[in-house]
Parts: sequence; structure tokens; C-alpha cells
Amino acid sequence: MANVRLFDTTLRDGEQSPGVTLIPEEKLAIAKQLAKMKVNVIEAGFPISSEGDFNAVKMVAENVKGIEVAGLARCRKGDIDRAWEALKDAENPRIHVFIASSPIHMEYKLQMSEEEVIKNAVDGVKYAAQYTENIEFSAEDASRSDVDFLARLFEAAIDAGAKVINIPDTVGYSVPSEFGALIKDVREKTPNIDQVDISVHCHNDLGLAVANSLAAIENGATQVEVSVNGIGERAGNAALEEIVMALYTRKDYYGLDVTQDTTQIARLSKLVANSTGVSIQANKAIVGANAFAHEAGIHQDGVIKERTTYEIMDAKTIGLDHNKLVLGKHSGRHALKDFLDKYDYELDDASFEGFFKRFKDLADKKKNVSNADIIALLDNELYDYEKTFELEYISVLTGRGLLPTATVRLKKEGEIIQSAACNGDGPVDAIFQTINELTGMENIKLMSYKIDAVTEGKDALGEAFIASEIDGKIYTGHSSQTDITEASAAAYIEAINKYLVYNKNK
Ligand SMILES: CC(=O)SCCNC(=O)CCNC(=O)[C@H](O)C(C)(C)COP(=O)(O)OP(=O)(O)OC[C@H]1O[C@@H](n2cnc3c(N)ncnc32)[C@H](O)[C@@H]1OP(=O)(O)O
Ligand SMILES: CC(C)C(=O)C(=O)O
Ligand SMILES: [Mg+2]
Repeated sequence: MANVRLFDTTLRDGEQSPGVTLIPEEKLAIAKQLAKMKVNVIEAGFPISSEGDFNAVKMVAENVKGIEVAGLARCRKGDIDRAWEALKDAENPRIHVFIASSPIHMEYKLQMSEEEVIKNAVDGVKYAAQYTENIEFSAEDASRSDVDFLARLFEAAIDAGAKVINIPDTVGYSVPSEFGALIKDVREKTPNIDQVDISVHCHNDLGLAVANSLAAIENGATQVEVSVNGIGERAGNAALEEIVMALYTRKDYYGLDVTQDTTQIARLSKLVANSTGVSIQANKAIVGANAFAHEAGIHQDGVIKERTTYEIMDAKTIGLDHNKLVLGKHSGRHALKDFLDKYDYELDDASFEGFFKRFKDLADKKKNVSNADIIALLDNELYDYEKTFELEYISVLTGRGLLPTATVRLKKEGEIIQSAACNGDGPVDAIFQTINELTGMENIKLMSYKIDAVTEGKDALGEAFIASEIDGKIYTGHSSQTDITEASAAAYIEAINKYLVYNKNK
């Protein structure tokens, strides 16, 4: 059975979501999870755009094997050299060059004629071809371009050496029947198109990214570009989980094999939400909190009698399996290891011992430890990076008629530094003021702060999310603890640590 190749751009277009900055270690953790899910290509970044992004692409290229790793480049020698420098140690590197093809972009942005765009595209593809045969060429804003010009541009790019041509709906303007027809037209009008994969890259400005991508697949697209949770520039990209589950659930209709491991979806989605700070709306298809919840009595009655009355997918298919072993304060290492194996988490021996201790601490405080609690605890330590500051001690004094005061002690590079106490407008503000004083970080602007409960019940774990602006970029932090003041402090410190890692070579 044929299949469509999945090109994931969470780490490139996804990172273009307003307010998202991922440090290289976060990109690596996400890339490893994408590889586990068996996507075909990971676009790890745009190496010329910054030192941090160059390092991230390099880290992914060097460490994630068995998968193609792509880097983006404009049709400029400097971009292509930089992309190759970052990608060269990948097992299967792909250079992705692009140039805009619509009249609006050519006239106002590029200030180039059609012939100049073709020349730049051909020169860019040929220049990339000295490094690798694996070249993808994108015609930015293809859906607002003249189709005869697109066909000429693609013909020239293929002759120059492109192996994949990408047809983006860059501004999410198309509607499904029209976008499907565009793919068909390009196929009919581009004489050498049979030599290459046809890719699509759809944006969600009108909420049609997934529908447009599926229409393209029906009209012969062989690669689809997606991002986890649909994040990306403006309203985002086609959501990976929606495309995969549409093809999987409606195999009867599309007749395509799904080669991805769908059971990795839930974990991937949570990892991306935690790392980017872009939370998932409750009614989001596939991965929203309500996606498998039933509220109405008639539905509940139907599901109790036969699940498929109201469920077209089984939650287990996306990895929301319920572990039968009950883990709690009486569980030992074997049961916890079994849980980690089942959910495919890899911890080395030293990290496992530390995690086992934290699990026991949690079980002492919380009667019922759910799978979600354990996964939230694991998510605190999914990727290892240089943590300059660590929380050593915290206490907060607050109440009616009291001036909220926090006392905090931190470790800096493993050594305990002095404690400090500060007042604030509220207890959380007092914590953050104290951390600012201890770390010497006076230039932090708190953009958002949120506390969620991981599960229900008064002993639920509290999950804190922070987004802070430091030197014009946003850094996020996340932590789950039984004590929300501790979770808030740890999340705030995580954002500071990420800033320090991101800027350490500057
Ligand atoms: C549709 C997309 O998602 S495309 C990817 C968009 N992603 C990003 O832009 C994120 C990363 N970008 C960046 O960090 C910066 O924009 C950089 C480093 C790439 C470039 O920065 P600068 O050199 O300061 O240029 P700036 O971004 O202001 O302008 C873009 C320039 O590239 C040109 N350009 C745009 N696309 C292309 C292209 N595909 N091929 C060649 N030139 C291009 C523009 O015409 C403009 O040229 P000009 O300076 O001669 O007017
Ligand atoms: C770089 C290209 C593929 C892009 O992101 C777009 O056109 O939206
Ligand atoms: Mg895009």
C-alpha cells in the first residue's frame, strides 16, 4: 500500500510561533520523540537565522539517526553554506531552499521579475547540489502564484537538481477544492514532475490547513508538511496529529498506509506544549483534554454499551493507554521501570535513582498517583541541559493584612548561594522578585504565568507554566510539583536557565 511521507516542521515553522524560543536541548528532545514516532523528515531550523538555531540544527543532525534532517535556506550562498555546515553530520541531510513565486511577493518583497526568481532558484538549487542530492525546493506563496509560472519554476528547479518540490499555501488563503485542483494542475503542467516528490505546506489562517493538505493528498501530493499541535507562523501549520489520525482512521477512504507510530502522539503533543509554552485548547482535535471525554448522558450511555457508538478513535491509539499496575508509595523499582518501558522513557541509572526518589516523595504526599502524575514528573527532567541555577529552599509568608514575603535559597553551578527575601504585590510576585535579586536578572518581563492541576482532586500535582521576555526573546519554563509555590519558582528559574544556555556563546 502506498503512503505519504511526513515532513515535520515543528522545530522551524513551529518555532516561528510568536513568543516561542526553543533552546537546542529542547529541540533535540522533541526531535528524538519525532524520530520515535517515525516521521520521515525533521526540519530542525533555519541555520543562518541565529547562532542558537545553527547549534540546534547541528545538535539534531549529529544525534538523531535513522531519519532525514532538513535545514532551511533562502536562495543565497551564505544561507546554503550555513545550512550545510549545520547538517553535514546528519545520516541523511536535506537542504531546503525556497523563494517566493507570487506576484505580490516578487514585486514588493523580493523586487525581482519572474525570470530573476527562476534564475535565483536554479542557482540556489545548483549551489546546494554541490553538498547533497537531497534538495527540497519551495515556491513560497505558491497558492497565490500563476500556475503556468509555477510550472516553469518547478521544471527549472527539478532540472537543476531538486528532488522534492513543495507547494506551500503560505498565507492560508486556499480552500480545499481549489488547493486540490492546484496540485493537479501543477502535476499536469510540469513536464518532469514525475521525477520528484510533491510536497504541500499549508497554513491555518482560515482554519483549513488540514483540509487543504488532505485535498492535496487526494490529488497526488506524496509529502505533507506538518507541525505538532499545529503550531507555527500566525495561526500555525497543518497539525501533525490531525493529518496522521485522519489518514489512519479513514484508511478505508484514503487507501494509504500510515507508517508512523500513532501511540507516540499524546506524549509528543505534551512535550511540545510544555517546551514551547503554547498550550492546547481543550476542544483541540485528537490531543485536546476533551477529545475523548463524554459529557452528555445519552453519549455516556452509548459509550458504556459500546465505545464505538460515539468514539471514532480509541484513545489507546494515540498513546493514552491506562496502565493496569497501580503505582504508589508501596511500589518498587521494578514496577516503576516497567512503567517507563511501557511508555518508552529512557533514563540512565543515575537519573532513574533520582527519579525513583522523587516518585516516592510524591507518593508520600499524594494517595493516588496517576499515570498523568508520573508523566508530569518525568516531563520535569526530559532533557538535560546546563542548569546554572537550582532551587534549594523556598518559603512564602502571605495572608490577609500581611505583606507577601518570599525567602529563597538557590544553588549556582552546584554551590549554594546566599538566600534572599523580598516583598511583592502577591506571593508569586514576591517569589519572582527574590529570584531576580539572587540571579542578578533585573531585565525579566513576565509575559504569562499559569497554574494547572495535572489531575483532579485536592492533592493534585500543580503544573506551573511561565513565559518571560529577556532581552527581546521569550523563554518558557515549566514544572510540576505538589506545592505550587515551588512549581512556580522552579518554572521561573527554568526560563532563566534557558536564557543563559541560549546566550552562553554570545
Ligand atoms: C514563509 C517562511 O516561513 S520563510 C522563513 C521565515 N523565517 C524567518 O524569517 C525566521 C528567521 N529569519 C531571520 O532571522 C532573518 O530574517 C534572516 C537572518 C534570515 C535575514 O535577516 P536580514 O538579513 O536582516 O534580512 P530581513 O529578514 O530583514 O529581510 C529579508 C531579505 O531576504 C530577502 N529574501 C527573502 N526571501 C528570500 C529568498 N527565498 N531568497 C533570497 N532572498 C530572499 C528579502 O528580499 C530581503 O532582502 P533585502 O535585504 O535585499 O531587502
Ligand atoms: C519556507 C516555506 C516552506 C514556508 O514556511 C511557507 O511558505 O509557509
Ligand atoms: Mg510556513
